Amino acid sequence: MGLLQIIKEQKLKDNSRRVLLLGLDNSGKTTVLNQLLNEPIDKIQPTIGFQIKTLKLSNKVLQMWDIGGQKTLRPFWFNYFEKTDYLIWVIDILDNRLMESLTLLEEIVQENDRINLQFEVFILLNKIDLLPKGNGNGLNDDDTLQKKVDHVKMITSRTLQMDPESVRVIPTSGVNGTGLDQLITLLEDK
Ligand SMILES: Nc1nc2c(ncn2[C@@H]2O[C@H](COP(=O)(O)OP(=O)(O)OP(=O)(O)O)[C@@H](O)[C@H]2O)c(=O)[nH]1
Ligand SMILES: [Mg+2]
Repeated sequence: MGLLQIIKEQKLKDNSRRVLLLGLDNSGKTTVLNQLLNEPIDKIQPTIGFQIKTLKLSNKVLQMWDIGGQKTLRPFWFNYFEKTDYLIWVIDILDNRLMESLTLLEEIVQENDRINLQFEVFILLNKIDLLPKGNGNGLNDDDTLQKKVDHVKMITSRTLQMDPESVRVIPTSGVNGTGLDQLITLLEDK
């Protein structure tokens, strides 16, 4: 490795941030991660344990910790919190376990406050490509999606005692990449 390359690598290291990808099983965490890394998304199995991958942004390097979301694995989530800079909480927009997901998020944010960690939270409303097209009620897809986003913002702001406008909810699709540019921009800005 040349000197310039070493300096470059060191600089990137200094800008390293730790990201936790968490959420219920099947919400799409690994798919979103692979999509961000331009890796195949067609043969993904449920994550047993965790995996770490590196995502290079324009101004920082993210160590992405992708943690399995199955019920039996959730007691271990708390082991991963230390030194986390960002929490990306992934929700399957069509999953009827929304309240289960948001209750877990609330517990995590409370624990974050209790142990005085200060990670930023981003909520992905994932799988928006699966929303039914045109529902015959005069609502178009965007109205339906906006309603879901507002609903999650409302519940989250209430349970986390935050101003709804400061709750960051990003509609995404891990399958076609929708919304992931917005996520990257937010991560670069923060
Ligand atoms: N249509 C659609 N399917 C998705 C999307 N994201 C993930 N999936 C599918 O949802 C299933 C679960 O995806 P995973 O990425 O394994 O979910 P996970 O959150 O990592 O699950 P665990 O590792 O068990 O916690 C897979 O069949 C994916 O193809 C999406 O945005 N749209
Ligand atoms: Mg996974």
